[in-house]
Amino acid sequence: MHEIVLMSDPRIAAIPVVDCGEALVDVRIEGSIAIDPRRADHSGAFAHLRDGVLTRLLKAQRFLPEGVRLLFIEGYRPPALQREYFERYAGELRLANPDWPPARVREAASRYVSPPEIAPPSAGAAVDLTLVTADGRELDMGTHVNANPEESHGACYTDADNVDSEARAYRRILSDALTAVGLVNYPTEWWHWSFGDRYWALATEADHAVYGPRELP
Ligand SMILES: C[C@@H](N)C(=O)N[C@H](C)C(=O)O
Repeated sequence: MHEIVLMSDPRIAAIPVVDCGEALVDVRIEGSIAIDPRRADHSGAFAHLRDGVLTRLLKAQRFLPEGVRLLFIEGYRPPALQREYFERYAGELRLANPDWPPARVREAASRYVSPPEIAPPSAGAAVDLTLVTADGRELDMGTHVNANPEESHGACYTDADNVDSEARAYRRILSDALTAVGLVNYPTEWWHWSFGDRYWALATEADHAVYGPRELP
Protein backbone atom coordinates (compact mmCIF):
# COMPACT_ATOMS: atom_id res chain seq x y z
CA MET A 1 0.00 0.00 0.00
CA HIS A 2 1.23 3.51 -0.88
CA GLU A 3 1.94 6.04 1.87
CA ILE A 4 -1.09 8.25 2.50
CA VAL A 5 -0.08 11.90 2.59
CA LEU A 6 -2.61 13.87 4.60
CA MET A 7 -3.66 17.44 3.79
CA SER A 8 -2.00 18.59 7.02
CA ASP A 9 1.42 17.40 5.80
CA PRO A 10 3.84 20.37 5.76
CA ARG A 11 5.05 19.30 2.28
CA ILE A 12 1.69 20.43 0.90
CA ALA A 13 1.69 23.85 2.57
CA ALA A 14 5.22 24.35 1.21
CA ILE A 15 4.13 24.06 -2.43
CA PRO A 16 3.87 27.48 -4.08
CA VAL A 17 0.66 28.57 -5.78
CA VAL A 18 0.90 30.49 -9.04
CA ASP A 19 -2.77 31.03 -9.75
CA CYS A 20 -3.48 30.99 -13.49
CA GLY A 21 -6.57 33.17 -12.95
CA GLU A 22 -8.95 30.76 -14.65
CA ALA A 23 -12.64 31.43 -13.98
CA LEU A 24 -14.90 29.56 -11.60
CA VAL A 25 -17.76 28.29 -13.76
CA ASP A 26 -21.21 26.99 -12.85
CA VAL A 27 -21.39 23.28 -13.65
CA ARG A 28 -25.22 23.51 -13.87
CA ILE A 29 -25.02 25.74 -16.95
CA GLU A 30 -23.05 23.19 -18.94
CA GLY A 31 -25.88 20.72 -18.34
CA SER A 32 -24.44 17.30 -19.10
CA ILE A 33 -23.32 16.35 -15.60
CA ALA A 34 -26.00 15.18 -13.15
CA ILE A 35 -26.05 17.43 -10.07
CA ASP A 36 -27.21 16.28 -6.67
CA PRO A 37 -28.79 18.98 -4.46
CA ARG A 38 -27.66 17.66 -1.08
CA ARG A 39 -24.93 20.31 -0.68
CA ALA A 40 -26.78 23.07 -2.51
CA ASP A 41 -26.53 26.55 -0.98
CA HIS A 42 -28.42 29.78 -1.69
CA SER A 43 -25.68 31.35 -3.79
CA GLY A 44 -25.03 28.19 -5.84
CA ALA A 45 -21.38 28.26 -4.79
CA PHE A 46 -21.36 24.48 -4.37
CA ALA A 47 -21.90 24.03 -8.12
CA HIS A 48 -18.80 25.96 -9.19
CA LEU A 49 -15.46 24.63 -10.39
CA ARG A 50 -12.48 26.00 -12.24
CA ASP A 51 -13.07 25.76 -15.96
CA GLY A 52 -10.22 23.30 -16.46
CA VAL A 53 -11.63 20.95 -13.82
CA LEU A 54 -15.07 20.95 -15.46
CA THR A 55 -13.54 20.29 -18.89
CA ARG A 56 -11.77 17.26 -17.44
CA LEU A 57 -14.94 15.95 -15.80
CA LEU A 58 -16.80 16.14 -19.09
CA LYS A 59 -14.03 14.13 -20.71
CA ALA A 60 -13.95 11.61 -17.83
CA GLN A 61 -17.67 11.01 -18.18
CA ARG A 62 -17.05 9.75 -21.72
CA PHE A 63 -14.66 7.13 -20.32
CA LEU A 64 -17.33 5.54 -18.11
CA PRO A 65 -18.99 2.27 -19.15
CA GLU A 66 -22.32 2.42 -21.01
CA GLY A 67 -25.18 3.26 -18.62
CA VAL A 68 -23.01 4.81 -15.89
CA ARG A 69 -22.72 8.56 -15.25
CA LEU A 70 -21.01 10.91 -12.83
CA LEU A 71 -23.08 12.45 -10.05
CA PHE A 72 -21.69 15.82 -8.92
CA ILE A 73 -22.15 16.43 -5.18
CA GLU A 74 -20.02 19.47 -4.30
CA GLY A 75 -17.34 21.61 -5.89
CA TYR A 76 -16.32 25.08 -4.71
CA ARG A 77 -16.52 25.85 -1.00
CA PRO A 78 -16.01 29.43 0.28
CA PRO A 79 -13.03 29.75 2.67
CA ALA A 80 -15.32 30.67 5.60
CA LEU A 81 -17.39 27.50 5.10
CA GLN A 82 -14.26 25.38 4.86
CA ARG A 83 -13.09 26.85 8.16
CA GLU A 84 -16.47 26.04 9.73
CA TYR A 85 -16.32 22.40 8.52
CA PHE A 86 -12.75 22.01 9.74
CA GLU A 87 -13.40 23.55 13.17
CA ARG A 88 -16.55 21.48 13.66
CA TYR A 89 -14.86 18.15 12.90
CA ALA A 90 -11.71 19.04 14.85
CA GLY A 91 -14.00 19.94 17.78
CA GLU A 92 -15.69 16.52 17.61
CA LEU A 93 -12.31 14.79 17.64
CA ARG A 94 -11.07 16.93 20.53
CA LEU A 95 -14.14 16.05 22.55
CA ALA A 96 -13.79 12.33 21.85
CA ASN A 97 -10.02 12.39 22.52
CA PRO A 98 -9.32 14.94 25.28
CA ASP A 99 -5.74 13.70 25.71
CA TRP A 100 -4.73 14.46 22.10
CA PRO A 101 -2.35 17.41 21.59
CA PRO A 102 -3.44 20.07 19.04
CA ALA A 103 -1.10 18.72 16.32
CA ARG A 104 -2.69 15.28 16.56
CA VAL A 105 -6.20 16.75 16.36
CA ARG A 106 -5.20 18.76 13.28
CA GLU A 107 -3.69 15.73 11.59
CA ALA A 108 -6.66 13.47 12.36
CA ALA A 109 -9.12 16.16 11.24
CA SER A 110 -7.30 16.50 7.93
CA ARG A 111 -8.18 12.90 7.05
CA TYR A 112 -11.67 14.21 6.41
CA VAL A 113 -11.56 18.01 6.04
CA SER A 114 -8.65 20.02 4.67
CA PRO A 115 -7.12 22.74 6.86
CA PRO A 116 -8.66 25.97 5.51
CA GLU A 117 -5.37 27.44 4.27
CA ILE A 118 -4.77 24.39 2.05
CA ALA A 119 -8.30 23.47 1.03
CA PRO A 120 -8.66 22.38 -2.61
CA PRO A 121 -12.44 23.05 -2.53
CA SER A 122 -11.80 26.76 -1.78
CA ALA A 123 -9.64 26.92 -4.90
CA GLY A 124 -12.46 25.49 -7.06
CA ALA A 125 -10.04 22.66 -7.77
CA ALA A 126 -11.78 19.78 -6.00
CA VAL A 127 -14.98 17.92 -6.60
CA ASP A 128 -16.94 15.29 -4.69
CA LEU A 129 -18.40 12.74 -7.07
CA THR A 130 -20.13 9.41 -7.17
CA LEU A 131 -21.65 7.21 -9.88
CA VAL A 132 -25.26 6.78 -10.95
CA THR A 133 -27.08 4.64 -13.51
CA ALA A 134 -28.62 6.25 -16.60
CA ASP A 135 -31.93 6.60 -14.70
CA GLY A 136 -30.23 8.30 -11.75
CA ARG A 137 -29.89 5.44 -9.24
CA GLU A 138 -26.77 5.84 -7.08
CA LEU A 139 -24.38 2.90 -7.24
CA ASP A 140 -23.28 1.35 -3.96
CA MET A 141 -19.72 2.55 -3.46
CA GLY A 142 -19.39 0.94 -0.03
CA THR A 143 -20.14 4.08 2.01
CA HIS A 144 -22.20 7.16 1.40
CA VAL A 145 -20.39 10.25 0.12
CA ASN A 146 -18.93 12.21 3.05
CA ALA A 147 -18.89 9.26 5.46
CA ASN A 148 -16.16 10.09 7.94
CA PRO A 149 -13.46 7.62 9.07
CA GLU A 150 -15.13 7.02 12.45
CA GLU A 151 -18.64 6.29 11.23
CA SER A 152 -17.44 4.16 8.29
CA HIS A 153 -14.73 2.33 10.27
CA GLY A 154 -12.26 3.44 7.62
CA ALA A 155 -14.37 2.19 4.68
CA CYS A 156 -14.29 5.75 3.27
CA TYR A 157 -10.61 5.20 2.42
CA THR A 158 -10.42 4.60 -1.31
CA ASP A 159 -8.47 1.35 -0.97
CA ALA A 160 -10.30 0.11 2.14
CA ASP A 161 -10.62 -3.65 2.32
CA ASN A 162 -13.81 -3.57 4.42
CA VAL A 163 -16.03 -2.91 1.39
CA ASP A 164 -17.43 -5.64 -0.84
CA SER A 165 -16.09 -6.53 -4.27
CA GLU A 166 -18.90 -4.75 -6.12
CA ALA A 167 -18.19 -1.44 -4.34
CA ARG A 168 -14.49 -1.93 -4.98
CA ALA A 169 -15.19 -2.43 -8.67
CA TYR A 170 -17.30 0.76 -8.83
CA ARG A 171 -14.55 2.72 -7.05
CA ARG A 172 -12.12 1.40 -9.66
CA ILE A 173 -14.41 2.55 -12.50
CA LEU A 174 -14.63 6.05 -10.98
CA SER A 175 -10.92 6.13 -10.35
CA ASP A 176 -9.92 4.95 -13.85
CA ALA A 177 -12.05 7.59 -15.57
CA LEU A 178 -10.84 10.47 -13.38
CA THR A 179 -7.21 9.44 -13.31
CA ALA A 180 -7.26 9.22 -17.10
CA VAL A 181 -8.03 12.95 -17.32
CA GLY A 182 -5.41 13.98 -14.76
CA LEU A 183 -7.38 14.29 -11.53
CA VAL A 184 -5.91 12.96 -8.30
CA ASN A 185 -7.75 11.34 -5.42
CA TYR A 186 -7.50 12.10 -1.72
CA PRO A 187 -6.94 8.52 -0.52
CA THR A 188 -9.00 8.91 2.67
CA GLU A 189 -12.13 9.76 0.65
CA TRP A 190 -13.06 7.73 -2.45
CA TRP A 191 -15.31 10.58 -3.69
CA HIS A 192 -12.81 13.48 -3.47
CA TRP A 193 -10.86 14.36 -6.64
CA SER A 194 -8.88 17.41 -7.62
CA PHE A 195 -6.81 19.05 -10.28
CA GLY A 196 -4.44 22.01 -10.16
CA ASP A 197 -4.32 22.50 -6.36
CA ARG A 198 -1.39 21.89 -4.01
CA TYR A 199 -2.37 18.30 -3.27
CA TRP A 200 -2.46 17.63 -7.01
CA ALA A 201 0.96 19.31 -7.37
CA LEU A 202 2.43 17.02 -4.71
CA ALA A 203 0.91 13.90 -6.28
CA THR A 204 2.01 14.78 -9.81
CA GLU A 205 5.36 16.34 -8.83
CA ALA A 206 4.39 19.66 -10.41
CA ASP A 207 6.57 22.47 -9.04
CA HIS A 208 3.57 24.67 -8.22
CA ALA A 209 -0.20 24.62 -7.95
CA VAL A 210 -2.14 26.54 -10.60
CA TYR A 211 -5.31 27.09 -8.56
CA GLY A 212 -5.26 28.77 -5.13
CA PRO A 213 -8.02 29.68 -2.66
CA ARG A 214 -10.34 32.51 -3.69
CA GLU A 215 -13.74 34.03 -3.08
CA LEU A 216 -16.57 33.58 -5.55
CA PRO A 217 -17.00 36.93 -7.37
C1 LIG B 1 -15.74 17.28 4.01
C2 LIG B 1 -15.17 16.42 2.94
N1 LIG B 1 -16.15 16.01 2.02
C3 LIG B 1 -14.12 17.16 2.17
O1 LIG B 1 -14.44 18.01 1.37
N2 LIG B 1 -12.87 16.81 2.40
C4 LIG B 1 -11.77 17.36 1.68
C5 LIG B 1 -10.53 16.59 1.99
C6 LIG B 1 -11.55 18.81 1.94
O2 LIG B 1 -12.06 19.38 2.89
O3 LIG B 1 -10.77 19.37 1.16
